[in-house]
Amino acid sequence: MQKTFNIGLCGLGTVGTGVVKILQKHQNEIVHQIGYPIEVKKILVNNMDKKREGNIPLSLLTDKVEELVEHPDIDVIVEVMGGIEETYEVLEKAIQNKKHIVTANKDMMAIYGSSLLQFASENECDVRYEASVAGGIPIIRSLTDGLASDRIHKIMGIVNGTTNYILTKMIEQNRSFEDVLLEAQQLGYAEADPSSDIDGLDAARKVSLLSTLAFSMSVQLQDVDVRGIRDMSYDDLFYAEQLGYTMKLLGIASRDEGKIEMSVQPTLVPHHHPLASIKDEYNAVYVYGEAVGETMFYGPGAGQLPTATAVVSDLMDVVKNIRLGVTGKTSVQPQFETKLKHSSEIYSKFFFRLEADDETGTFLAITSVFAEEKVSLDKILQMPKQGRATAEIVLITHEASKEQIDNVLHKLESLQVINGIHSYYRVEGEGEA
Ligand SMILES: NC(=O)C1=CN([C@@H]2O[C@H](COP(=O)(O)OP(=O)(O)OC[C@H]3O[C@@H](n4cnc5c(N)ncnc54)[C@H](OP(=O)(O)O)[C@@H]3O)[C@@H](O)[C@H]2O)C=CC1
Ligand SMILES: N[C@@H](CC=O)C(=O)O
Repeated sequence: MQKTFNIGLCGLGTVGTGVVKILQKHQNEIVHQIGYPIEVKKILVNNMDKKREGNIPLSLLTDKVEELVEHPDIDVIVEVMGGIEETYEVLEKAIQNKKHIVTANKDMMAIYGSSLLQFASENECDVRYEASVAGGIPIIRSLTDGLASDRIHKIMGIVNGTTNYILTKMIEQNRSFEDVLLEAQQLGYAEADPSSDIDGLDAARKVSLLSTLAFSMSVQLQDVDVRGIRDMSYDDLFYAEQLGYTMKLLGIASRDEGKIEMSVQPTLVPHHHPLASIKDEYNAVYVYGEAVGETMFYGPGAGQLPTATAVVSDLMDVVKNIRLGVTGKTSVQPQFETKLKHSSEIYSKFFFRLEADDETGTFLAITSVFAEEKVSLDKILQMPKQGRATAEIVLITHEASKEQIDNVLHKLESLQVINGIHSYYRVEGEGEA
């Protein structure tokens, strides 16, 4: 009799429904590739009474997790329900019962990933989490397989679909932040709590997962310097455009001489840079490897079917390993000690938007602060504010260290002629592409 591989699906929301749809529609291709069909045996949900989209046999639904993790016929648990501590415990129980794991959960992986991988390896189980970073883009597989022979020096990318959707629609359609966020939620891109998207935490989790793989270090989420887009105004986007840049929420991770820096922050990239043209919920990850040089991975970073494609491909990978009898063999020990760069070792250009007194001497007072910290200026715009005795000053520095910029900010804050520092952002990508 032909063997069927059975899964227990934890979650039937945006991604879970996509997983069921792909298993139903692409079953022929799946059987052709791995030799056996994959069936959904049980589905865990929160609310048994909720109306479900698509062709879902309701008899599969349960709200009792034991019916999945202890089910003797289930081979793989597919976790697409979200959550951190409780979800980690569910997956631990599943592994104790020799179930393999496929998850899209970056929140849990960024904190418990290394423990989960270690525990799975001890139990000869596989854990796959491709969908947890950049939705439908196979970026984890690219780092662990395609670029495995190289030394990665830099990763820079748009890894959150919701914020990229917001930034695109704000500037192209002149719409408000709140209005576009609501639309991104309705389209299924945002997290259950969208503050993790807009405050940069979702992207930081992804950056920490990518850095762990790219640099073979045990990276802590709290080592990622995070700023989101909550406080960004239309004026920031407008002035960035005027100066030849597009504003993006970028995740950046780089390694020099064994030390790394990781950050997520709103960043200006020049119009000609490939990342500037990534719109809506699309993601793109630029990877610089010592041997390969520059590479770029592009695709939908959120949404039902793109994310579910990554989940089902992981599932197929696990089934192939089960058939070959090679599960739980992924290397889980980092090769290098984690060493973080000091702020004096992190370099980039910076954008500042200030409001200052519109009088003689203002310009000199401001530029003197930059000069004192040995930060030279690349571009400056000064525009009087109509009907007010103040001017808007927008400037872009040449490369300077984060330490120098922190010192400049500190001095500007106490300068009499300054009425407010509206914003300051990193500028990246002028040397690349
Ligand atoms: N949406 C996207 O584009 C992407 C999402 N992800 C990740 O995939 C995961 C799922 O996201 P998404 O599908 O959008 O989330 P949804 O909120 O749409 O769906 C979550 C599902 O899980 C169920 N669920 C949640 N908590 C529990 C619980 N404690 N017990 C039982 N069932 C539970 C819900 O049940 P019920 O239906 O009854 O409420 C629902 O079916 C998250 O980790 C997310 O970060 C990753 C990449 C992209
Ligand atoms: N909320 C996330 C979903 C995918 O990870 C995003 O917007 O990128």
